[in-house]
Amino acid sequence: MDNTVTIHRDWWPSPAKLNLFLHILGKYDNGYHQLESLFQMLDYGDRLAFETNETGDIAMALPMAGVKDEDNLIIRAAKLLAAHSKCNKGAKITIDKRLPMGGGIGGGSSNAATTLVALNTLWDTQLSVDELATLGLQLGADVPIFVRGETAFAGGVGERITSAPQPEQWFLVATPNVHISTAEVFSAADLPRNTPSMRWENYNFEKTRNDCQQLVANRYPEVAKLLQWLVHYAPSRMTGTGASVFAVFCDQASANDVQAKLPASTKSFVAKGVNRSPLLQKLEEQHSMYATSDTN
Ligand SMILES: C[C@@](CO)(OP(=O)(O)O)[C@H](O)COP(=O)(O)OP(=O)(O)OC[C@H]1O[C@@H](n2ccc(N)nc2=O)[C@H](O)[C@@H]1O
Ligand SMILES: Nc1ncnc2c1ncn2[C@@H]1O[C@H](COP(=O)(O)OP(=O)(O)O)[C@@H](O)[C@H]1O
Repeated sequence: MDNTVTIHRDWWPSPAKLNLFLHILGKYDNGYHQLESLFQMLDYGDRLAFETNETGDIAMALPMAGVKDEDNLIIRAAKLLAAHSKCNKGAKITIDKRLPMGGGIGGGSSNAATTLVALNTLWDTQLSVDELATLGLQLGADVPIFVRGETAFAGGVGERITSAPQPEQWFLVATPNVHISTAEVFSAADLPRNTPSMRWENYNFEKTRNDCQQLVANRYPEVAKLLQWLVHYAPSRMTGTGASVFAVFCDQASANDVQAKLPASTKSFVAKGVNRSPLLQKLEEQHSMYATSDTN
């Protein structure tokens, strides 16, 4: 057996997203909901590092608190890529987890996408972005959007993606201390499911909404309270199916000022909205590195 281990010392970013709006248009026969949403990529998130091997072993370097390895979207993504591309290599994966789990900011989906994109490079499996996005969809509705890495409008269950660059804005993202299951929100009888389809070009924050917000605010007073507080300072909304909420600012200093007023017990971060995710930027750096070494 080849016991070669290759340590890649660099970190691969796994950024968060916000749903600047989230409209529910209806429900498909398979139970999934038809959505329209503007996914805003952020310059803030987790980081992953990969130590590749020739033995085929795939594991976390340290188990992630609250998630068994076999359920971890990182491990599931690595195994899916290995099986799909018939690759015999493995990886020991380290995560620097900064994003709250189940927060509606896409941490798990982003971790899966970063794993697919990074290992596709490090294992040299050479799948196209389209193939990686299709594989990712098996792991979660939001994985394709993170594989593509652009701020984008999404339709369908989130897989019909159109790049939609937005003006640069800053966001204060705050997460109340409650865990909200996406499946619970989507199975609620009183969830609105009849928002008309919208033309992307007509997007305007004030004229859109998050169709899950009212229901979540009714069930989780912590979310309602935080939104009521934030909206005094800036336009604010819940992201995804919660629990995180965000406020929109023109500059970083204004976002920092409001963050400083939050109770110390409320988890929060300030991030810049970006049109190309830090993962895409990392991939471009890698490619230009290979291109440079090819010509040397
Ligand atoms: C609605 C979003 C918006 O970003 O919410 P957040 O998860 O970010 O809060 C996501 O698309 C969620 O994506 P993701 O969290 O990957 O969902 P999945 O694991 O695929 O599905 C979890 C459960 O949510 C429901 N679900 C999910 C997506 C969708 N378009 N319709 C659904 O009905 C299904 O019941 C499914 O069993
Ligand atoms: N690598 C991972 N990071 C975060 N959550 C994960 C991961 N792998 C599996 N999960 C599971 O996925 C659930 C949703 O996580 P996450 O993607 O962070 O939330 P959301 O989709 O609401 O933003 C978590 O509660 C956790 O049980």
